Formats: sequence, C-alpha cells, structure tokens
Amino acid sequence: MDKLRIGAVSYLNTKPLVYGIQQRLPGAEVVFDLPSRLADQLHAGQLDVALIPSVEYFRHADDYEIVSDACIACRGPVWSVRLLSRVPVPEIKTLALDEGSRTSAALVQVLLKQQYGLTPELHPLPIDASPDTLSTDAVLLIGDRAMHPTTGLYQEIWDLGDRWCSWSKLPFVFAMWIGRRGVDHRELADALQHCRDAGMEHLQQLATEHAGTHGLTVSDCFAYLSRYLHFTLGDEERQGLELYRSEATKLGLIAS
Ligand SMILES: C=C(O[C@@H]1C=C(C(=O)O)C=C[C@H]1O)C(=O)O
Repeated sequence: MDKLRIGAVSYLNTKPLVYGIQQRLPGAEVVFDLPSRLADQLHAGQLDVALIPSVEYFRHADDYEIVSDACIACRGPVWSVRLLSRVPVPEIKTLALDEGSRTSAALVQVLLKQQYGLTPELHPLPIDASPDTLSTDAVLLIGDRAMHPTTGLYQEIWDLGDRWCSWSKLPFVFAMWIGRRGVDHRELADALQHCRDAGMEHLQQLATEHAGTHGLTVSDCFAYLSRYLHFTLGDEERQGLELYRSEATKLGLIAS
C-alpha cells in the first residue's frame, strides 16, 4: 500500500498539533508547507489529509470531510493574523494578501465590507516579499512573520482574531484537518487527536524549544500557544465557522 501523505502547516501555531506525529504514524509521510499550498496539494490529490484553511473546506465541501476535532482556532486576539494599514482603515483602497493565507484572506474582506462597506483592490504579497516593498494601502500578514513588531509606518493594526470575536461573539477557526469523503479516517482521527492532546500537555516544552528560532521570549511563545490559540473544534467553533461561511458566501468568496 502507498504511504499515507499528510500535510501540516509549517508555522509555530501547528507545533502542538503535530507533537510526536511521526512516531504515532510511522507509516505516514508528513510534509510541512504554507496553508495555501497544502490546500492546493490536497485538492490536486498529492496529499491524502492536510491541515488546510477552513475556507478551502467550504470551497470543496462536496469532496471533503473534517477528519479530526483538532484545529487552529482563537477565542479573541490571535496575534499572528494582522491587517497593517498605512491609511485609516475606512480609507483603504488597495490591499495585499499574504500568499500563505486563504481563510484570513477572505476574513479580512468580510470584516472590511461589514464594518466599512469596503471592497479594496487586491494584490498578492509573495511569501518572500516584505510588506515594506509594497505600496498598497494595507497588508494582510499571517503566521510567524505576522508576530513580530512592524518596521513600516502604520496608522492602524488590526488583530483579525480580536475583530472577528468581538463582532461575532464566537470563536474563529483558521484551519482544520481535512481528507476526502468516503475514505475511512477513523484511525487517523484517533492519531491526530492524540498528537493534539500530547502537544497540549507539552506546551511549556514546545515554547522553550521554539521561542528562540521564532525570535520570541519563552513566556511570549508559551502565551501564544496556550492563551491565544485554541486547538479543539467544539460547538462554538462550529457556530463560528457557519457564520464565517455565510458571511463569506454573501461576498462570493466561497465559490472556488
Ligand atoms: C492563526 C493562524 O492561522 C492560519 C491561517 C490560515 C489562513 O489564513 O488561511 C491558515 C492556516 C493557519 O495556520 C496563523 O497562521 O497565524
């Protein structure tokens, strides 16, 4: 039988979800990449299961199913998903979107439309380009590179987790483990849940191990993993997902 191919996000936020994954799934090949690339690889059949942006699940809901209750979510500020605006937010006309993102790329459009009636012209922010090299009014940044103090001059900085949760009074789910419908994922679901549970029990160790390489203090890294991020898809997270889906659908952002 071919090796099971699993795709996981390469950011710090995923460390607790993949704790001990290779030992728990010795027969699987685990690859790490940007969320947007994982979504494309899963869609192209190059991966069997992947941690992909939640909006991509909605875009292919007929083919996909949620494999595990392990996810990347927040219940308030998330820290690593930010809108940096060089002009007052109501004046944003051009917006660059982080190439790694799909969910937050849609979320920022939902929030700008909802709160200020804005439909900015969109530009890509390539993964290796610094926001300082672009002249758009605003930039959406996600993942590790969104966590650091900014170098440019900004009028406003939004934490998208905070904005969503304050408005909706519901959590926000950025990414989920997704596989193809009709495949028996029970064993894998069990393994992914165990990895998450083990990761949650070792957050202090993970913070100590990864703070330095991410330019964070151990206590900030621990706060990010333990207070900002949430890793379980519960009822409220599902309600948040449904609301996001309907808001994104209204703007035509779900059709793939
Ligand atoms: C909280 C985050 O969630 C991420 C955001 C994603 C998106 O916007 O598509 C996808 C996967 C998650 O890793 C983050 O990366 O900072």
